[in-house]
Parts: sequence; structure tokens; C-alpha cells
Amino acid sequence: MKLIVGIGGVTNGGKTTLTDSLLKALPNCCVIHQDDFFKPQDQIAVGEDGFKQWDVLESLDMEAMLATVRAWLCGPQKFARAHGVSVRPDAADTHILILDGFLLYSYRPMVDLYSRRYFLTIPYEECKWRRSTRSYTVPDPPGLFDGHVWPMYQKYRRQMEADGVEVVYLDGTKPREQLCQQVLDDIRNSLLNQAQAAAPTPAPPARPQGPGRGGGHRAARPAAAQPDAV
Ligand SMILES: Nc1ncnc2c1ncn2[C@@H]1O[C@H](COP(=O)(O)OP(=O)(O)OP(=O)(O)O)[C@@H](O)[C@H]1O
Ligand SMILES: NC(=O)c1ccc[n+]([C@@H]2O[C@H](CO)[C@@H](O)[C@H]2O)c1
Repeated sequence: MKLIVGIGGVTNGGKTTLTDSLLKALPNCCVIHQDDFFKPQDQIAVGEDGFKQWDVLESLDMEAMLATVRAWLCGPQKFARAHGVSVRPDAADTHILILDGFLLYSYRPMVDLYSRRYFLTIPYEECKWRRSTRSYTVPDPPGLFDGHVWPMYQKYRRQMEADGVEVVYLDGTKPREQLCQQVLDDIRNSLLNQAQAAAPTPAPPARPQGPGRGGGHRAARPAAAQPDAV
């Protein structure tokens, strides 16, 4: 059973923090970080506003990211081994891939690959403050947050909502442990539902039979297959 989980949402919403906790708690769980697919700095366009346009889809090599997701889909076990994830024998049939990134649901070819799409949000002021404490490989020039980062976040989010992409919103101001537990519970439910959907259709219930017509009881319906312990 394979599950692709998206941890998307606003910059500094806590995506990587949540992803790291999920990775520790879930079996056979691999991760792909969208930030690893930024194009080299000299290929990032400069906008009319004078800012390097880091926060647009064109600044990411999404074809390469999709190719990596496909590699996992073709051989999750091999992918796990190659990325130092040891396969847990008690859950050998379950494979989970987490995608962590700020523009996960805006790249059409990948939108339908997710079993679950989470979207972390935090208010503007909190986001601006958290961002000011971070240093990226290329530091933010003054004014980038208000001039580029926040407007692009709003634009892509509006577009995602207009396109009807179904996401589960998460309030990124909640405590880390609470967020992790909420998502873990939800993922475990998804695994159970997926296992039940994959289980063979049970036989229809036995018709009541009168005495003297060999009316034995039909065997009890087999329990739906349960996913391995997660
Ligand atoms: N639930 C939380 N409550 C308060 N602070 C948090 C929470 N989760 C993460 N943080 C803090 O917010 C900052 C951003 O977290 P993180 O790097 O996980 O975000 P991100 O969404 O992956 O950011 P980006 O993708 O923009 O680099 C960090 O300083 C982190 O410690
Ligand atoms: N990872 C990088 O190379 C890089 C460089 C410049 C800016 N960023 C920022 O990362 C965020 C997504 O995590 C975006 O908001 C980018 O501005 C990343």
C-alpha cells in the first residue's frame, strides 16, 4: 500500500518541522523536499519590482521533482534503501512518501498524486516575524517579504482554491506536538480506509432459511484487511 502525503502551505508555516516529526513516527516513510529543486540562482528571473522571483513555480525544477516521485512510485522499497530508510518488517506492505514544500499544489501534473494534501497557514504578522529569523542560502533582501513573498503566497493560494484543489488546512500557530498528532491520526485513518477499500468484497448476507432446509449458518464475514501497525 502506497500513500503520498503533501505537507504544503505558507513559508515558515512549520512544514519541515512537521515533516520531520512525521518521518520519525511513520514506518517506511521517505521524504522529498521541494526546496531541493530550486533552479540555480542565475536562472531565477528578476521581476519588474527588482526582486529575484524565488517564490514562483518557474523557479523550481518541477519536472525533476516529479521524476523523483515517480522513482519512489516504481520502487518504494529500493527508494527507501537508497535514502537510508530501513524497511520495518512489521509494516513491509506500507510505504509512505511525504512531499514538503510551499508550492506543492500549484503544479498540475502532481496534484492528483496525493492521497492527502495538508496546508499549513499562519497569519501575516507571524509569518513575517518567523521569516525574519531565518536565513536561506540566499538571504532575503530588504522588502522581499512584503514585495514578493507574501503577494505570491496569496496569489498561488487563491488560484489553488479557485481550481478546487481539496486540502486539509492546518493552523500553524498550534503547538508542534498537537499538529503532529492531528496529522498522524488522519494518516492512520487514511491507511485504514485504503486497506478496507482494497479488501475483497464480502459475500452478501445469508437469506434466512426455514427449518428442515439444511439451514446452516453462513461463515462469518472475514474481517477487512488491516494495514500493518503504524
Ligand atoms: N507549531 C509551531 N509553533 C511555533 N513555531 C513553529 C512551529 N512549527 C515551526 N515553528 C518555527 O517556525 C519556523 C519555520 O519552521 P519550518 O522551517 O518548519 O517552516 P517551513 O514551512 O518548512 O519554512 P520554509 O519552507 O519557508 O523554509 C522555525 O523557526 C520553527 O522552529
Ligand atoms: N532554498 C533556496 O535556495 C532558497 C533561496 C532563496 C529563497 N528561498 C525561499 O524558500 C522559501 C520556500 O521554502 C521561499 O519562500 C523562497 O523565497 C529559498
